[in-house]
This record gives sequence, C-alpha cells and structure tokens, in this order.
Amino acid sequence: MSPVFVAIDTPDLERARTLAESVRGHAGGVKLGLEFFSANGPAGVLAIKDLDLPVFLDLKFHDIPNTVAKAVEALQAIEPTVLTVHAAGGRAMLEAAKAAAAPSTKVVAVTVLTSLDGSDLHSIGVASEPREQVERLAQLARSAGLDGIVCSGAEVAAAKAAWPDGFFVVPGVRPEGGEVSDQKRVVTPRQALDDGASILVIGRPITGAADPIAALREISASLEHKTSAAVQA
Ligand SMILES: O=c1ccn([C@@H]2O[C@H](COP(=O)(O)O)[C@@H](O)[C@H]2O)c(=O)[nH]1
Repeated sequence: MSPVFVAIDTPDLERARTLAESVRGHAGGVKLGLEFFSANGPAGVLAIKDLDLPVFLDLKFHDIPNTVAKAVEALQAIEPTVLTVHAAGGRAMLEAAKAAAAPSTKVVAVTVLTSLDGSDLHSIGVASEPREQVERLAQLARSAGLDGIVCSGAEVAAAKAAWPDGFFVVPGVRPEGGEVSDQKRVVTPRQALDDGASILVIGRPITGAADPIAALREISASLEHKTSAAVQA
C-alpha cells in the first residue's frame, strides 16, 4: 500500500469527495483536518469514509484530559485510521485520549509543527532546538501508550532509532524544488521514507497541482526504489 496520505484541506465537501475518489487506489488514504472538519463535521468525515478508503483525522486535540477524552469518545463511531492530539497537552491528556479512542484507531501525538523552526520555538519559551524537543515529546508519547508521533522528516530517523516500533507520521513533505509555502522543516518524500516515516502526509503539492493524479503518480514513482543510502542502512 502507498505510504502517501493526501491532505484534503478544503471546506467544500463536493471537492473533497472528488479528490478522495480520484486518489482512491493510488494513495494509502486521505487526511482530513481542521478546515474540512470545521465546515462539514463528523457527517462530512463519514461521507468521505463511505468512499471506502482509510481516513486520517487530524484534529490535533489539545485541552484538559476530560475534554479531550470526551471529544475522542465522540469520534469513536467514525473509527478513523489515525487521530492526532498535541503532545504538549501532557501525559494525562495523552493517556486519556488513547483510552477513549476506538481500539482500531492509531492515536499519534504532534510534537513540533513542521511550520516551526528553532527561532519559533524559542519565541514561545522552548529553549531546545526542534530535534531535541521532538525526541523529548516522542518519549512522553511512547510512555503514555500512544501509537506514534507526528514530526518532520528532519527528525524522523532519530525518533525511529529511539522507538523502533513507533508509527511515524511525516508532513512538511515536498518534491525536490517544490513550493515550500508555510512549511519550515521540509524534506523530500524519498528522504522521509528512507529515514523511517510510516506514512507521508502531502497536501498542496498534489491537491494544488493542475493534474493531482499525475502529481501523486510522480511522487509515488520517486518512492519506488530505495536509495543506495537507505539500502545500506
Ligand atoms: O506538523 C504538522 C502537522 C500537521 N500538518 C498537516 O499536514 C498537511 C500538510 O499539507 P501541505 O499542503 O502538504 O503543506 C496539512 O493538512 C497540515 O495541517 C503539518 O503540515 N505539519
């Protein structure tokens, strides 16, 4: 199965359905986030799930443990393949989220958003560099019983070395020379996969292309053969 989950970031349900239908069979699944969920709610998610492809629900919950647990519980009927919470919510919140999720759902913790760099972290009072902070939050997520983390491709090799059976979600992925937009810690799909990503979340390079399927095919082709560095690893 393809490791690529296509981020369908739109408030428009029909456009989301069309995109999801067009990538079905080519991508590993689709990722729906805050933009889609705010406009369409759980019913919209179920309308996409009805197309019979794995749905990753990226709602990045971050609140007190009771509130997060109730929110996760309310999504049980949807049974998303993957669900996100923020690691910065702390151990009790992470444990509560995992306990409240459907058993088939992988609950993964967002560590440091791929749109942030070291100076952004320092400006919110985190003295560490992104890699150190990712490693710290990955350890917290693991010990709280989560299935894995979200991190950038720049940290995934180190995170996987410390947590070999973890599930590693890598967004901030761009084909060589692609438009970076608001992402700051960016790697190519090939690099992310070679370094240990379990799945790659890719949005605008596919959904913003004139021909999204051609863009997805090109990315998939770049993933077909391992680089010599990865073969040696
Ligand atoms: O650290 C994070 C966590 C989540 N995301 C989400 O991934 C996609 C990326 O979209 P692109 O268009 O490929 O930039 C988007 O839905 C984000 O909400 C992330 O980018 N970084």
